Amino acid sequence: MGVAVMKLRNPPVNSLSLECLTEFTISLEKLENDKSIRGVILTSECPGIFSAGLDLLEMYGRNPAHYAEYWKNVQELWLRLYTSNMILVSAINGASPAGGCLLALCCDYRVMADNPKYTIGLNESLLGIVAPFWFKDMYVNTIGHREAERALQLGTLFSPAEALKVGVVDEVVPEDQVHSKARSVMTKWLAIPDHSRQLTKNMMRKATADNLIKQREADIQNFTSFISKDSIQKSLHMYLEKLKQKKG
Ligand SMILES: CCCCCCCCCCCCC/C=C/C(=O)SCCNC(=O)CCNC(=O)[C@H](O)C(C)(C)COP(=O)(O)OP(=O)(O)OC[C@H]1O[C@@H](n2cnc3c(N)ncnc32)[C@H](O)[C@@H]1OP(=O)(O)O
Repeated sequence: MGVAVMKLRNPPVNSLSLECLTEFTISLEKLENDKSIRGVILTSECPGIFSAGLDLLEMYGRNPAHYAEYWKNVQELWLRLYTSNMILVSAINGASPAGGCLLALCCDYRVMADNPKYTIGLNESLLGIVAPFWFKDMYVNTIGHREAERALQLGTLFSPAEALKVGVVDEVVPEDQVHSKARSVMTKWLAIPDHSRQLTKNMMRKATADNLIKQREADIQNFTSFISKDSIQKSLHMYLEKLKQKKG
């Protein structure tokens, strides 16, 4: 039926390393250019984890040129996903913090597994960093200004039930039904003529995407100088240590 399933596989936690981002973008571009493909189901092959988000090791202890290169690729993937002409449905089968949530938010429909261990949200503030304006814009577009304002400041990671209530996801289903539900949602979306759906999607998303496009270079500079600060590097160091200690 012209649907591809993209399974994220970058063990152990599907963090979006530079290599993973690049591969993701290339795969997406290939699908976009394949006229037989109308929809993509985005999911994970890592048990219990959709994606741990951006790779902290790409943003810690590197040089400014590396940060700039990394950020350019993060922007590129986001622009491709957010403005894709294809129907994107995410089958969120695990934890989905920060950049993981970002991937899901780019989709046209989000189905999440009903497992309270899995959480989703833009938790950047918990790391001592700030969600960039285009992460924020997409959050506002999805859950509204008030909910986004609160969730961004608190760095809220929502359980599936909470995520459904606030609108971060569209549907929560038993874990063993995530993929079948994503397929049935896709079937419904495929019934809509592509040209009218694509024009409508473009109308809804263009202003948000253009907001980044018109200031990509400045955004790269902002990211690079922000992430290079000693205080920010210290926060990331502490967060990474906390992740290590959690293991005991
Ligand atoms: C005006 C103001 C100006 C502002 C300018 C703004 C500029 C922009 C600022 C910066 C913006 C950056 C945006 C960032 C987005 C992100 O996505 S940051 C990443 C956020 N991710 C997280 O917080 C998730 C952290 N990870 C976890 O919570 C857990 O790992 C998990 C995903 C729930 C899985 O748990 P579990 O299965 O128990 O595995 P762990 O043991 O915790 O982890 C296994 C190993 O993986 C490492 N790891 C985990 N997450 C990451 C990651 N994101 N990147 C890199 N590595 C990760 C973890 O450390 C373990 O490593 P080892 O100890 O070496 O095994």
